[in-house]
Parts: sequence; structure tokens; C-alpha cells
Amino acid sequence: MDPVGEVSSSAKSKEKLAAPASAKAPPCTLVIFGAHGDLTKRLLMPALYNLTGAGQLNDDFKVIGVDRVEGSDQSWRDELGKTMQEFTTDPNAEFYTPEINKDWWGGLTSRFEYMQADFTNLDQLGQLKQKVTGNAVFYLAVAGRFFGTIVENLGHVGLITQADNAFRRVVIEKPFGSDLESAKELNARILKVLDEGQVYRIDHFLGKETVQNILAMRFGNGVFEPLWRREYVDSVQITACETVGVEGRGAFYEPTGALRDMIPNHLFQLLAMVAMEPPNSFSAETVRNAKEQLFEAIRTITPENAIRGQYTAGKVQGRDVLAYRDSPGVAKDSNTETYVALKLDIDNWRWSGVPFYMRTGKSLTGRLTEVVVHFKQAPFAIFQDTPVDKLSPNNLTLNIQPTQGVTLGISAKIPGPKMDLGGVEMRFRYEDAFKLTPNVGYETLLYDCLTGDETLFQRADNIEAAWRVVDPALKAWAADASGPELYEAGTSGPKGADDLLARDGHAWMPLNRD
Ligand SMILES: NC(=O)C1=CN([C@@H]2O[C@H](COP(=O)(O)OP(=O)(O)OC[C@H]3O[C@@H](n4cnc5c(N)ncnc54)[C@H](OP(=O)(O)O)[C@@H]3O)[C@@H](O)[C@H]2O)C=CC1
Ligand SMILES: O=C1O[C@H](COP(=O)(O)O)[C@@H](O)[C@H](O)[C@H]1O
Repeated sequence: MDPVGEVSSSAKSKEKLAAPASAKAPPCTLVIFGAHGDLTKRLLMPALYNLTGAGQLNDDFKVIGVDRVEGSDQSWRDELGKTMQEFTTDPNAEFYTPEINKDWWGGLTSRFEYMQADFTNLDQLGQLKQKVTGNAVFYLAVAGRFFGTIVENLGHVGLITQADNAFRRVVIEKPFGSDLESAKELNARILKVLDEGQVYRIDHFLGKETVQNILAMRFGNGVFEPLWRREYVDSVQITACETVGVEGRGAFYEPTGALRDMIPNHLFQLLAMVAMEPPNSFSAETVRNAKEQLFEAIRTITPENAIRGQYTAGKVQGRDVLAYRDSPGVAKDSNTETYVALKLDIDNWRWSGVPFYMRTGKSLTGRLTEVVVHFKQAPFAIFQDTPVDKLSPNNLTLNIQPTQGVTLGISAKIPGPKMDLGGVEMRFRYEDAFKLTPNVGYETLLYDCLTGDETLFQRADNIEAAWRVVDPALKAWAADASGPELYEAGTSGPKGADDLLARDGHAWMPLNRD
């Protein structure tokens, strides 16, 4: 995370503000395990390309791709060139570029080297030793079952020892473990080889500008924080819903499911941003301590507060979608959940009695990631001629995607002779105020890893604390053969999720709204 830049004149100036330039990262070799994988193609390459364009990579930065697929330096570059073209020039992509900048791409790929190897094989991995000198970051863009083995193998061949002031760091993808026990075991294995300071457990939600903006909103403005507590907040909703289904990822998704895929990582990070106590600084340890303190205060979930669903065939935004069970790599009798809704309680002074609702799911009617803080109703209804449903309580929406910004729902007088109120919105939109640069979410995180800033990465205890909360739901579901409630693709999810909130007199915000 960069220190606070000069962005203060926005209110007065009509000119859009651009991000201040960052210094170049130090020289480094980035070794990507899983060089032919989906993450590498879809997200890591566009992020490296954008970092190249922003001039943030060192002249002595290079990339070694490791994968078992046969190939050469040139064939790897060519293959990535094709997928870059496909992903960045897709008009539906988050940051559409009509054409790839050949200078940036050529400059980046000239630093690429490919090594065909099985990373579970010590001899083959040992060949990396001659190629990697000085600073190195090892990026484990591979399935979770390989994390422990690769770290141990890097240790065996002597690649992670930090010498002569050179750093050796390992980026570990998610999901980190599949429950509390396996996360603890994995941490124990990794921390036998690496110091905690060398481990970068990545969560790409933290690379999203709008997620980091939650901290900016809360702690960079005096107006919100006094209201940010049980006395004024009625409930909080955290949503990360998608229109895409499982697509070609059935083999990964089947043993994973929506809860492991999204909740203890992405949604808990959103929760931390919204609910943690103000840290005294943005230093990595201070922020991670604040998160830990919050996670420890979350009550372990009980099964009645955890709803699961699975999509059946339907139409999503005019497109026919197969049932989850008919997707490639998925069992015909699969009980894997593609939707989860949870109600969480936080037992601390600030949040006691305020329900935090979370939901995430695939093949839904709208794509929406946001946090909505619902404030309590104004205490005294002097507007007696206004129907009660028009006296909408205030809510503050932290819009993450597709809209990026902040929206405050307020009541205002409807013009006319009567004192009548209507619900309206005050909106801040990123694109109106700032010059946006292409960003797939991994740029900041890669840059932070190269510069040694761990603030946006998970510490071992943060990960375990999140698994502790959700573990009972996973255990209850594993023991319950009745399986998830079915919902039709293209709807807003299972009825059980609506009932979860209705029990408390609440309702989810609609998924399809701007
Ligand atoms: N894809 C995404 O959008 C996201 C992925 N992630 C995480 O990133 C990680 C990688 O995911 P993803 O890219 O989808 O996975 P993939 O399976 O697409 O990529 C992994 C790559 O590693 C190769 N591989 C497997 N075993 C070996 C081996 N023993 N030696 C050498 N190479 C091997 C695979 O080859 P082969 O195909 O032959 O098995 C494949 O090319 C996962 O932890 C995932 O959870 C996180 C966020 C988003
Ligand atoms: O990590 C994951 O995240 C994506 C959603 O991320 P987003 O940045 O596109 O919102 C999700 O589709 C995927 O299943 C999950 O593994």
C-alpha cells in the first residue's frame, strides 16, 4: 500500500485526479508456479502488463514460468500473447483496452523464461537454483493441495534462504486450507520452512481500489466513524454475487463450494474493512492485529444461521445456463453449494446486537459486490403525513463492483405544498472524480509483495480465525445428506436466504440496481 498521496483538492477542482506515481519496485525474479494455468493467464499477466505500463517494474525484473506443460520461452510468450489479447480486448472485461500496447507487452515478455518441470519433483525443482539469484518471489498459482509441498521443496533445494540482503518471498493463493484443521496444518508446514515475514497469503479482493476505499471512507473522514457503532447501525449486508456460473472450473469447484471459495477469504476481508477498530497506523502488523481482534470477536456460526443453495438450469441475463450438476467436472448428485448466506454476530462493544449478513453466489440475476450499512430509523416521526414505508432509514453503500463509489440513501422533501418525503441518493462515482488506470486487482498486491509491504496480505492467525467461525457450518453440511436448497439460475438465490433476514424483520437489497 502506498503512503497517502496528494489527492486533497478534489472537492474544489473539476479536474479528475490521477494517482501519484510510485517508485520502481526493486530488482527481482518472479517465479510463477502454474505458468500455464488460468490465474496466470487471466489475472497475473494483465497485472504485470499494467505494472509495466505504469513504469513500476525494475529494469532488472524477470519472470520464470514453471509448469509441466511442454514448451519453450517463445511458445510460452506466444500463448500468453493470445490470451492477453482475448482477455484485455473483451468489451465485457472490467478494463477494456481496444488494443494491446506492443511496446509494453514486448518489453515485459522479453524478460520471460519458461521452465518445464514437475514442481513436486525435487530434482526438477532443483534446476531452478542456477536460474534464481538475488531477490526472488515465488508465486504459487496452483491448486491448494500443492502449497505445502512446493514450500517444503523450495526449502529442500535451498531456494528460500535469504542471504546477502536479498529477499525470498512466497505468495500463496487461496483457498488456504479447506477447514480450520487443514489451515492450521498448512500454516504449521509452511512456517517450518519460512518466517511469517516471507509468506504473502494473497486475497485479490484487497487489491481492489474500492475495497481499500472502505478504510479511506471510515478513517479519512470525520463524519462516519462517530456513527459507525451499535447505537446508530441497525444491520450490515455484505454481498459478492455473480452472474457467471462455475463455467469450466467444475473440478476445482466440486470439492470447494461457495463457502470455502469466497467466505473465509474475500467476504471476511470486506467484513474486516467495515468492522475492525481503527488501527493506529497502516503498518502491516497494526492492521493485521486489528483484523485479528475483530475475527476473534465473531461468534462461531450455528447451522441455522448458514444457508446454502445450488443453481438449477435457467436464463441469466438472456443466456441459457446449465444446471450446476450438468456442468463439466461436476457430479450428477453433487451437494456442493453455489450460494451461501450467513448471519454473523460480533461480540464486542462496538457491534454487539448488530447482525452482519453475508451472501455470495453464482449464476444469479445480477453481478454485485458491495457493503451496505443500514442505519437506524430517525427516532421521532414528525412527518405524520408521510407513509411509513417512505421514511426510509439511511443506508450507506460502499459500491465495489460493477459500480465503484459510495452512495448514501437519504430522505428528502418531495417538491410541493405538502411536507412529504421520498428516498433519494447522494452518489460519489470513482470515474467522475479520478482518472482510472487499468487494474485487474493484482497490480497493487504484486507491487506490494515486490516492495515488502504485507499490509494487504493475510497473517496465519487471521486465516485460522476466519476458518474457526465457519467451520461448524461446513461440518453440519457434510453430515446432512439433504443437500443445498435449489434455486433457478438467473434468480436472486434460494428462498432460505430471504427467510434468514425476514426472521429479523430485514430484507436483502435487490441485486439488480445501479
Ligand atoms: N483462476 C482464477 O480465476 C483464480 C484462481 N485462484 C487460485 O489460484 C490458484 C491457481 O488456480 P488456476 O490458475 O485456476 O489453476 P490451474 O489448474 O488452471 O493452473 C495450475 C497449473 O499448474 C499445472 N500443474 C499442476 N500440477 C503440476 C505439477 N505437479 N507440476 C507442474 N505443473 C503442474 C497445471 O497443469 P495441468 O492443467 O496439466 O494440471 C496448470 O497449468 C488456485 O489456488 C486458485 O484457487 C484465485 C483466484 C482466482
Ligand atoms: O476468488 C474468486 O473470486 C472470483 C470473484 O472475483 P471477482 O474479482 O471477479 O469478483 C470468483 O468468481 C471465483 O469463483 C473465486 O475463486
